[in-house]
Amino acid sequence: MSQNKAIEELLKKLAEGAQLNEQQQKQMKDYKFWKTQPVPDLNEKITEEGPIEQKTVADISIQPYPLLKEFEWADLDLNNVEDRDEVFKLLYENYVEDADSTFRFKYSSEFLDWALKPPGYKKEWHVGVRVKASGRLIGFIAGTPADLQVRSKPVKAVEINFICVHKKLRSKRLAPILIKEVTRRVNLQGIFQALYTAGVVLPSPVSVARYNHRPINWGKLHDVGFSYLPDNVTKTQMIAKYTLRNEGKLKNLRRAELKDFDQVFTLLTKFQSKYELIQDFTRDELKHWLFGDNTLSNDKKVVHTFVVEENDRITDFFSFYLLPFTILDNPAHNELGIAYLFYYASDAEFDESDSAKAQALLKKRLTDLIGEALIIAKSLGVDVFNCVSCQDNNLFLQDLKFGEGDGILNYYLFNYKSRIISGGLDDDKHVDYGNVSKVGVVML
Ligand SMILES: CCCCCCCCCCCCCC(=O)SCCNC(=O)CCNC(=O)[C@H](O)C(C)(C)COP(=O)(O)OP(=O)(O)OC[C@H]1O[C@@H](n2cnc3c(N)ncnc32)[C@H](O)[C@@H]1OP(=O)(O)O
Repeated sequence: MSQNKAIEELLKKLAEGAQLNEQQQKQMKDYKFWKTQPVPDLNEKITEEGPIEQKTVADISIQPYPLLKEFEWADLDLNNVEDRDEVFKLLYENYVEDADSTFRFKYSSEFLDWALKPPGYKKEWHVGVRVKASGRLIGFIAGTPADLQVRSKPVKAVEINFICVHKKLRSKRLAPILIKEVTRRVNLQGIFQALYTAGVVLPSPVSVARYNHRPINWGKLHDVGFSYLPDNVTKTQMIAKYTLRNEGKLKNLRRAELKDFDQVFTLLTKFQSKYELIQDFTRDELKHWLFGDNTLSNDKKVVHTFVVEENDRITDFFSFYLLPFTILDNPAHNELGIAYLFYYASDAEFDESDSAKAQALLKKRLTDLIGEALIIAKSLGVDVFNCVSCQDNNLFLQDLKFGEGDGILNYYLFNYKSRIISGGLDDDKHVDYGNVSKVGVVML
C-alpha cells in the first residue's frame, strides 16, 4: 500500500477534478466542449509544430460570453481584501477536498498574492462568476502571463490555473464557459496560446508526469491518517527510515538575497536551455517567482530560495513553495505542512562534455542540494515534500526516499501543436529513474 494514500488522493483530485475514470475512457467525439477547441485530437500524430488556428485581436468579440440570467461576470481585484477573501473561500470550500472532508488546502493571502499576481498580471484575467441575486462567487478561473519556449521556439502565452466551480453547481457546463471567457479576455490582449495542467485526461497532453512524495514527519502523517503503516514494518522503523538530520552539511549554502538575482537568472537560463518546455521568464517575473514578497518574514514566506555561493560565484540554487493543508476535526493537529519543489539550477554539469559523466555529476549535486532542501523544509514545519517527475528530478528521487505517487499530471498547450515532450515517465507511466524529463516548467 502506498505511503501517502490520502495525499495521493488529494493530489490526484487536485489535478483531475472528480471525473477521472469516466474521463479516461472518453474518445474525442465525447469531449463535447474540447472537440470544439483548438487542441490536438487524442492520439493525433503531430508532424508539424506550431499554432493550430491563426487569429488576430480584430476577430475577437468585445462582448463577454452570455451567462444564464441568474449569474453575472466579475473581475476579481485581488488587491481588494473582500475579493481576495471570496476567492479564498471559494477555493477553500470547493477546490479540492478528500472524501471525509478532513483536509483542505490552506490558501493564505500571501499565497494568492504570489500565485496570481506576477508582474504584468491583469485583474480581468481573474475571472469570477457570481450569483446575481446574492453576489456570491460560484466560479473562478485565473490566467497569468507566462511566455514559453517550446523546443526553443518562443511562444507568447498565459498559464491557466485554479478553475473552480462551486460544488453545488457541478456538471452544469459552467467550466467550458469560464474557459471560453478567459480565452476571449486573453485573446483581446493579442495572446492566443496557453499552458495548463490537469490530472484529468483531455485532448491532448503534450507531456505526462507523476507526483512523488517524501515523508518528512512520518509520525504525524500517520497520526492524521495520511500515511499507512505497511505490513511487516513497525512505526518506529518507518519513523527511523524518514528521519532527517536537523542541520545540513552543504558548505556555502544560504538563503538567497536580492543581490544574488543576476547570477541566479543567468544560471537558470543556462541550466534550462536543455529542456523542451520552459517558461521564458523576464527578469521581473523570475524575481517575483523566486523571491516572492521579500518584505515577509521567513515564517510567512510562501517561496523559499537558497543559493550555494563559492568565492562570490553562485554555483547552484533551489527553491520550494509552501501550501499547507488545514486539518479539520483532529484533536492533536490543525495543520499539515506541505512543500513543493520549485525551480533549481546547478553548474555541476556545465563543463563536462561526456553526457553520461555530466549526468552523474548533476545527480550527485542535485541529491546533495535537494537533500538540504528537505532539511530546511523540516525546520519550517513541513511534514511532506512533493515534486513531479519533471526537470531532472528523477536523478535524486530514489536516493532521497521519495515514493512514487498515484497522481498523474498532464500538461496541455492550448492552440499549439507539439510533439510529445518527456515528463520523466516510462511507457507504463511510472517514473523512469534512468532518464530525465524534458519539461522544465513548474506549474503551481
Ligand atoms: C489563449 C488563452 C487560452 C486560455 C484557456 C486555455 C484552456 C484552459 C483550460 C482549463 C485549465 C484548468 C487547469 C486547472 O485549473 S486544473 C484544476 C481543476 N480544478 C479542480 O479540480 C477543482 C474542483 N473541480 C471543479 O471545480 C470542477 O469539477 C471543474 C471546474 C474542474 C469542472 O467543472 P464541472 O465538473 O462542473 O464540469 P462542467 O459541466 O462545468 O464542464 C465539463 C467540461 O469541462 C471539462 N473539464 C473538466 N475538468 C477540467 C479541467 N480541470 N480542465 C479543463 N477542462 C475540464 C470536461 O472534460 C467537460 O468538457 P468535455 O469533456 O465535454 O469536452
